[in-house]
Amino acid sequence: MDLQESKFGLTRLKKSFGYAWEGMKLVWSSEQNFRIHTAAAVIACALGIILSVSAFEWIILVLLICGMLALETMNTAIEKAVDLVTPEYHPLAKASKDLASAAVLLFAIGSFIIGCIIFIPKILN
Ligand SMILES: Nc1ncnc2c1ncn2[C@@H]1O[C@H](COP(=O)(O)OP(=O)(O)OP(=O)(O)O)[C@@H](O)[C@H]1O
Repeated sequence: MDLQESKFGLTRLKKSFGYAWEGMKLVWSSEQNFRIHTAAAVIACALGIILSVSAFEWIILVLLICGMLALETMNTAIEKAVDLVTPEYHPLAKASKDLASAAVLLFAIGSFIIGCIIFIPKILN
């Protein structure tokens, strides 16, 4: 069987990356919050370099940064899907969007607290 045409072929993989890239361009261009989270991620990485965080702390930071950006992207996907299904006001549409936003906020609060735990002792030293 031709690898290019098989279910797990390279063309299929390339297309999947292409769709994911389209999604990343969309969330970057349409969502201010995603750009704010990206700026916070850049600041966290700069602090990580300046304050020489350990390998374990880098793992935590990368997990938090990727998790935050992925969650914000998923929040946008939920918003778009809700708008597609219910363009007019509906209490369930409100609940769905508010819950997705709450998930983002919870992760952001947790990330901020962990960031403080990692960086504040190093800044004070
Ligand atoms: N169809 C709807 N029916 C009821 N309430 C809605 C609807 N669409 C949006 N809302 C309410 O308005 C809020 C903002 O929705 P909107 O789609 O503008 O998201 P947003 O401002 O882009 O959110 P975010 O800041 O998370 O990107 C929702 O959290 C929800 O409370």
